[in-house]
Amino acid sequence: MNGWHSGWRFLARRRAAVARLAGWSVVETAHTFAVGYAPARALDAGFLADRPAVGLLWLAVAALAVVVGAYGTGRTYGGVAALTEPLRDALVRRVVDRALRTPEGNGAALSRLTHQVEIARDTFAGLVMVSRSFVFTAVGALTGLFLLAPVLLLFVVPPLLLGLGLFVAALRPLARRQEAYLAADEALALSLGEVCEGLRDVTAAGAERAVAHDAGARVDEARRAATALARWTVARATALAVAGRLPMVPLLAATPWLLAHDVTPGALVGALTYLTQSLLPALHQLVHGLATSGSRLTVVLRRLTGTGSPSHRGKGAYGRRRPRTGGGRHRRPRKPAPPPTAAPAPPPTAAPAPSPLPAPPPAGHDTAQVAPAVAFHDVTFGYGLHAEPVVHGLDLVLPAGARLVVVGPSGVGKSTVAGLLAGVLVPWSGSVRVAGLPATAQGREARRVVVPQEAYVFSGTVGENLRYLCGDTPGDAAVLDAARTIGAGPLLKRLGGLAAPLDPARLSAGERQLIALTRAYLAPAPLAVLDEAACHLDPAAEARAERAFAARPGGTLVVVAHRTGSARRADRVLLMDGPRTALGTHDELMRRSALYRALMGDGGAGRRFLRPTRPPAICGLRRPGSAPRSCG
Ligand SMILES: Nc1ncnc2c1ncn2[C@@H]1O[C@H](COP(=O)(O)OP(=O)(O)OP(=O)(O)O)[C@@H](O)[C@H]1O
Repeated sequence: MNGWHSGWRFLARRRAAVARLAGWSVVETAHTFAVGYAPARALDAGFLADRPAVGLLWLAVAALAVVVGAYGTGRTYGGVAALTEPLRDALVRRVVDRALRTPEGNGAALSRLTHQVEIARDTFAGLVMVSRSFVFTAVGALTGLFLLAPVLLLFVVPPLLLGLGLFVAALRPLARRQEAYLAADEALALSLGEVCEGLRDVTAAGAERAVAHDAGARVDEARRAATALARWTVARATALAVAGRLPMVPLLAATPWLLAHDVTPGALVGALTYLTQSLLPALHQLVHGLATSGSRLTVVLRRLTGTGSPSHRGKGAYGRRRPRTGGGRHRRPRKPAPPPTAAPAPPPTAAPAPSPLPAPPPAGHDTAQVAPAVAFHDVTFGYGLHAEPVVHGLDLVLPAGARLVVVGPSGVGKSTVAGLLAGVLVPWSGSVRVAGLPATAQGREARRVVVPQEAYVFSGTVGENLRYLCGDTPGDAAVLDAARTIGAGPLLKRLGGLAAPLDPARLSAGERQLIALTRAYLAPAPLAVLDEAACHLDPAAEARAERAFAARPGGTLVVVAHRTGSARRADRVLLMDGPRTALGTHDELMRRSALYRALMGDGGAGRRFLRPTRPPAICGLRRPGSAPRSCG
């Protein structure tokens, strides 16, 4: 109930605005009073007394009261704004401040939180309106009843108090159920969203049953929360019935007695008008407003002030991982992650020192002549502050000219290593250097070229696409020569040469990859990182492209591989397996790593990696011997 306390504190600090609001609300009270009292007088003093003019006059008073009341209601909105806008400003300040100060504060989170601020403001405004309206309506109606005939209060006040008491008693449990329901509903939506996005991995890993079980548990949870809420909603409806409708029964039943005891027909009509036109609608709004909007405001304020439970803060039902983890990692026990600046524990199995393989020094790159082409020093990285690290204390040194292939089960972090090399991901701890400089340092485009799986091709000429990273320096002959070396010669011929226009929509995925590979091949950067960059080519075409990159003079090549042939061709292989990594030649790893042998399967050089026949620990949900994952 922190939200309620803060709400009261907030109101207490704004007494002037509250007083102004109350002032305009009194006008509404007068209106409520008049809509019951004036018809009563119209009947008693006018129409029943054979004085229709007087009756009409009282009805005119009622009509005027409606107009004045509407004006008062209009002014109250301004008063409510004087309360809600400062609340909104305070919340926005808090949210932006938090987003700027915390590493979690990114644009998406900020936009989600500011959206919640709007919800808080609207809900708070709604609550102020309904609570205020009920209080002033009740005052107006009870005053009218008292002036019409004090005895009428005996029929209205006790059930009203009883109903309100019932409602107040039910409010807390109701708010808790409402909150639990919102949380369960949100967790279910998040969980199903994650499952839908991760369907590919779920199917590939044969994890349908496990995922269906998890999702089913969340559906059950949401159903239980909805049932519990429905039960308490009955209490709410009962309170409303007792307070708003019950008084009509004794009032109607006692009509003969009341008429016999000096209560006029007009007073009875006035009483019924108060009950049905004023008290019941105001009660209805109050009960629904407090029960629904009150809980929503509590939940939203908790989130905004950071005091909610994890699910309240909008985290995924499967934790903070990205949905892609779906197939392979749902069940892995979560370890508490270190803060980004903390030094990570050494990995259980440190990567062995790289094999002393011969590598030609690069020509024409001064820094690279003295520094290794690539150096990972004790690098730990994960996505998000509290996520498990994907890369754990990785040490890796590649001399210029080396050809490294990164392999491992799906989702283990191969592309993450490529991202760290590209300088687009920043390690939590440790350092990544390319040609002696931090991978993230300015001018990194000159040191490395990265080709992702989704090849980027734009509308323009073929030549513009190929020269995008190298400019005009290489002549047409050199560009055509590069295309032939990569294996894009026939494609260029079909397209009509360098000057021909290129329509990306008319290229197949493999053709786009050939364009992107040729462009990267022409780039002057000494380090090439191919992240499944040839997965749409056939094995022979892929081998040709990789060989071309490997033969670039002074160039260093890192390939995130999806076919076993890439690993066989490389002069060293980095096998990723969660906290365990292993570095060696293909033959060394075949001898010493069961996971590597399982990944290689029994296929030839052109086969895609097979999943391990016996899933190792990291592949918790993988189906033994399941089909290899397609790269598309
Ligand atoms: N931007 C991201 N935000 C959060 N988690 C991410 C993000 N990118 C990757 N991950 C998670 O990090 C882990 C490693 O992902 P990565 O793409 O590096 O693996 P991979 O070995 O290249 O997988 P694949 O072979 O399927 O391409 C996975 O669990 C993935 O879901």
